[in-house]
Amino acid sequence: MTDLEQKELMVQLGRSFYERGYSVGGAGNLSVRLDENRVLVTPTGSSLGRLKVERLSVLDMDGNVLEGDKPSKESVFHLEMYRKNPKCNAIVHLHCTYLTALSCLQGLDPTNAMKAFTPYYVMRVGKMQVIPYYRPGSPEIARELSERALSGKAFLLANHGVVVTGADLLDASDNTEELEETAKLFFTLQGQKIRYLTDDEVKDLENRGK
Ligand SMILES: O=C(CO)COP(=O)(O)O
Ligand SMILES: [Zn+2]
Repeated sequence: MTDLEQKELMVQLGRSFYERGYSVGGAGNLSVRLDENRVLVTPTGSSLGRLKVERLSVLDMDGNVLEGDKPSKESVFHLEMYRKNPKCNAIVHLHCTYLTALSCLQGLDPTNAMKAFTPYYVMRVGKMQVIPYYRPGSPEIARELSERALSGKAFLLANHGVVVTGADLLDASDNTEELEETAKLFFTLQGQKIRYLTDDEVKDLENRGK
């Protein structure tokens, strides 16, 4: 894809997230790897519903701004994950309602915030590690995500939101939607006896991919 096509796709996905209530106000940020030296990121403070192609930020791998507006304050963690994991080509960070609600619960398993009860959760992300709470934009988030960048695709930021990676922007977006839907089901099922997938069922799905 050309730079322009990536920028247009980012604007389109941002608007789609916004229109469906996945993002509100200026929360959340998106990024995609343009090539081995450059990353496209949403500008800081921007509503995902009103992104403009010409204002999107292009950064080099050291965080220098090559084009566009001042980048997201979370671009430090986005760059860190791209540096660490060559298979990570796009990142979605949202404060979507159900995943953020989950991130506020006490006693989450730090190795996996949601035990699998549907196959697509396993096929798309597998598990969701929990990063302890830090102030948004703080370097500790980047350090914690860097340490885990090779061991998962989705991460819950405690009391904050979610970080989801993918092979490209569409893949990262689809992973995020699947995850938010799973969290919605998790809360819908509160008070009911859930039949979780068995270890064998999970293994069978992991071996098949999506
Ligand atoms: O979600 C956010 C911080 O965690 C939004 O920050 P930015 O507007 O700087 O991208
Ligand atoms: Zn955030």
